[in-house]
Amino acid sequence: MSRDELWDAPTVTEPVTARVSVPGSKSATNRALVLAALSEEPCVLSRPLRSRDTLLMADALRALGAGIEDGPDGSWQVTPARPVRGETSVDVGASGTVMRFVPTLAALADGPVHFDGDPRSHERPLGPLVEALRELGAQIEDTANPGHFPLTVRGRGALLGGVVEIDSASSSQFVSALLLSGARFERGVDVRHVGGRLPSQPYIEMAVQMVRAAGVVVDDSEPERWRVQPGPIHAVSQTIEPDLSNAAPFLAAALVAGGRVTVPDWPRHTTQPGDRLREIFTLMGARCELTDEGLSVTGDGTIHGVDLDLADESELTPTIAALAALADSPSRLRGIGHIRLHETDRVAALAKEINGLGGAVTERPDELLIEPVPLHGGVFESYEDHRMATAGAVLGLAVPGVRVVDIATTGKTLPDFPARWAAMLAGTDFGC
Ligand SMILES: O=C(O)C1=C[C@@H](OP(=O)(O)O)[C@@H](O)[C@H](O)C1
Ligand SMILES: C=C(OP(=O)(O)O)C(=O)O
Repeated sequence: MSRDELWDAPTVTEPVTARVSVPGSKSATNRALVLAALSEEPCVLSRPLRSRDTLLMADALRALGAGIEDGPDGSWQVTPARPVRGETSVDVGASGTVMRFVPTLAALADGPVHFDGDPRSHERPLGPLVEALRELGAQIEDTANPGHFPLTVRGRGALLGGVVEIDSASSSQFVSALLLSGARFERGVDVRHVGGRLPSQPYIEMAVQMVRAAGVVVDDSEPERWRVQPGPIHAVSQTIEPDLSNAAPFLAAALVAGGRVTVPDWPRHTTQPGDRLREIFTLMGARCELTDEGLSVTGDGTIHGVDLDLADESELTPTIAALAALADSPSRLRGIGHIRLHETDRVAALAKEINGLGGAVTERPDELLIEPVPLHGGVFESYEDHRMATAGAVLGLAVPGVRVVDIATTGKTLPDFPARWAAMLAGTDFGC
């Protein structure tokens, strides 16, 4: 479908019963790729996510000298970038992880690396990371658009590293970026967050755990300070967990339509913030059971309003907001100011688009107040934001005539969303 075509979101009249396999975690795939590119030996990543954000990451790392080959079973076989190569350019698209993780790695390259991406990449925050990298010894040219893309990292084959303070309130990915590459800096990195509230902290924990699994010593005993010792990174062959944030709209269907949706291979222990869906959907009135089969969410078509702080799981906001608009009582979603800096200003976009369907959503700097009222059909703009598009799909289950703009934008993190959605509604499993 072209960007201008409208996708008629299917409405349901019967309960949904489906098993929905969800592809690998974007965040784990892109961290594993970066660590593999910086490591000492080759490794195999099984069930990686193949979507726009991870394909951009793979292309970026190939440009910097890594080998990433398709295995026969859908795996990626990665050989490290030795050396990390410069004299190249990288397209970051609109991917936060590529935008933050790769320029940090490129500071180790043996020549200049030019970065550019979608128009949104020129706006999303990067300045604090650029400043931190400069303090750690990197040379970065960003005169065209200071603190943003496009920019050039003038790698000199090594980076001193050491102690640095960074304001990571606009994105946790600045800290994750420094943790992922830090062991390869001559002095490692000792990074302290200074500034406003640090969002999305489970993703920093994901970086810590994956870096440690690669044999690197990380001290995180002090709040908001991480010390990474210099040393080799050892590649870890691994199977990537399903993307729990991408599971959100599918599981939400069980609340809207009633019925039961199961996502197989839900991890028992995970750093992914999407695991909090079990608690959130329970508060909203569903039954959530984690068994050997996976996570099953059972609903009866009633949805309760919630008062939630979503700072740690803010990327779940679009799905929760869509459910809240269909609930039997008002909701308040707090701690979400920084999602104004995601693929689009999600606070403003959710208020505008739900209100465009007749909703009663009030936007505050850091929160959304959602009064459930009867909704009607209409065009739901997605702003090149995959999670806005899937929020439109969730609303469309209950509201006839919702037409989502640019449903293909879901390909940022989830291939074949319309076919997966249709398969779920038909009660069949699309597979990964
Ligand atoms: O590090 C990561 O993999 C991510 C961190 C979060 O970013 P922010 O801290 O910018 O919210 C999250 O929203 C994003 O989808 C993935
Ligand atoms: C904020 C998101 O992505 P990014 O990694 O581009 O920041 C997201 O996937 O919701």
